Amino acid sequence: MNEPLDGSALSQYFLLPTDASEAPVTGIWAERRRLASIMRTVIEHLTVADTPESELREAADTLQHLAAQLGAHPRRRKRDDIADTATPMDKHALIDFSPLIGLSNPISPPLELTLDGNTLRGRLRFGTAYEGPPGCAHGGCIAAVFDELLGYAQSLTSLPGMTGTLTIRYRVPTPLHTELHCEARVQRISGRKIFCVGRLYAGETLCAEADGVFLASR
Ligand SMILES: CCCCC/C=C\C/C=C\C/C=C\C/C=C\CCCC(=O)SCCNC(=O)CCNC(=O)[C@H](O)C(C)(C)COP(=O)(O)OP(=O)(O)OC[C@H]1O[C@@H](n2cnc3c(N)ncnc32)[C@H](O)[C@@H]1OP(=O)(O)O
Repeated sequence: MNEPLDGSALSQYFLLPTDASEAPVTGIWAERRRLASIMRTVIEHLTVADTPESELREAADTLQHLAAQLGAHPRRRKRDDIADTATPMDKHALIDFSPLIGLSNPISPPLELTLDGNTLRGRLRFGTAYEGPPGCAHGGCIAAVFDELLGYAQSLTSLPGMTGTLTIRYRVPTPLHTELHCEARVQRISGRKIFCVGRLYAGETLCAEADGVFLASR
């Protein structure tokens, strides 16, 4: 039933998060990650703290200045990731800027992934910025986590593709500010269709389940 996963087929295009965490991250990428981490904290404070208006104005003015400063530089080009001068971290850019697992993207929770045999495992914690019902994670954010998790699992086959259909069953509300763990695996492959399944837990409690059909490129 389980198709073997083979990360090596895609390793020429990007590093797995586990590989990347073993590589020393220094210089520009370390600073990108640090900035993203601080921005995540700013987002959390903005959504929970009862900050006085004057401090909000001051923070907005400071960030407006920083936004103008950061925006003054040329945009990175995709080909920088495959240039002869590309570092392993440059090649890892697609992953490091991911909206779900990217350590250099402040909107990622981030979801941390590890490969355990044929199962891809993830850990994350939703902050208040991901709130849907009071105290609970937004269903769309949970779906996004599953898209990434199952999408990554199917990428480890030699036939990666795009999400065709993603079905989520929300079993119980998923709590905020709680260590969550999730898992996904490729269930079967039929022609270009890769069928994946995944689950999300808070402790022993099953919060949500997902089925995904991914379509390998022709
Ligand atoms: C170029 C792809 C490579 C991409 C990945 C590459 C590398 C990986 C890199 C990094 C990976 C790291 C992490 C990944 C993490 C997250 C991944 C996120 C993934 C996404 O977030 S991705 C964005 C959302 N995604 C879309 O934006 C898709 C838009 N859409 C389309 O691009 C097309 O719509 C497509 C391609 C889905 C199908 O188009 P198509 O022309 O190839 O399909 P076609 O008609 O030939 O059908 C062939 C057979 O599939 C069945 N079929 C058709 N459509 C189906 C569907 N939707 N669901 C279930 N089954 C379907 C038919 O019923 C037929 O079945 P049968 O053979 O049995 O008759």
